Amino acid sequence: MKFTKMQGCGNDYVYVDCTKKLIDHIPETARKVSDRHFGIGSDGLILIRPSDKADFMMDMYNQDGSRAQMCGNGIRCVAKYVYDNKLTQKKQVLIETLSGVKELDLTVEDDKVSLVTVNMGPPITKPSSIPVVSEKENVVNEPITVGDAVYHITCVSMGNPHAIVFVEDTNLVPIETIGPLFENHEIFPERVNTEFVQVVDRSHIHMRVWERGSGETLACGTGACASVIACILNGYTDKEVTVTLLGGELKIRYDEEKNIVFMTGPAKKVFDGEIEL
Ligand SMILES: N[C@@H](CCC[C@H](N)C(=O)O)C(=O)O
Repeated sequence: MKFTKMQGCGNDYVYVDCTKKLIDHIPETARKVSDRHFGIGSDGLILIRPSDKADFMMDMYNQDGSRAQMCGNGIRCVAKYVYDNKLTQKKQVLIETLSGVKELDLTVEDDKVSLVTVNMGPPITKPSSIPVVSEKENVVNEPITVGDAVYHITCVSMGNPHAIVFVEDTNLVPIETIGPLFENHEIFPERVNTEFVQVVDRSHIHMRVWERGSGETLACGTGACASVIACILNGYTDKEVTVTLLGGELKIRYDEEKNIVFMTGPAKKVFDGEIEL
């Protein structure tokens, strides 16, 4: 199988061009290629597929083979892949995902995409749509017992589910221990991505993430958007925020009038290759 390894803020995936032919055994292939010792090594697998409602479709799978609705860092790399490989000449590209069609604006330097802005659509806060089990209208700063401690969570969907926890210092979060407990907590029927957020000031936050199906990753685009919405709901930041992640920076802007979140960030190719499955 021919592939390209790409990364956005260190959130790395294996990308396969399936515009002409789809691959078989997709969840198993995702698990195989993601393995950092016996495979290529990645946070998951992203297939670029044809679409009848957009220019292309992004089909994304986590490291454990589970399929996700959306991937913020992944979709920027899909845009770079299709432009740099001349599958399109458009600098405004429409990409279908399992959470709807997204519009992307490409910044091109020396004929290659360097930066991408994505219209990530509206944030969703209705508990049943996230989904999170709750009697409340919104889950904002609500207590939850995880292991033997109580945390306060704010829940937001950006097409996929996120729980945001505000902390004093992201470096001190025992993420390997508590991440899986949040991910598999009974109040999240489809599991959850968990972001640990430290507010620096009204336009800057630090974030670490435990991703559903992939564990700790160096960045999460949908998670950065959900975190900024959580900051706004809790009154911690303004509507334009720089999110510092372990693998880089994303700029997030919430247009309140249109109720749309915009994400801007880099997309990079690491290498091309071929793997025997
Ligand atoms: N890293 C991604 C999100 C990938 C999917 C997520 N793990 C899920 O299962 O919802 C991003 O950049 O948004």
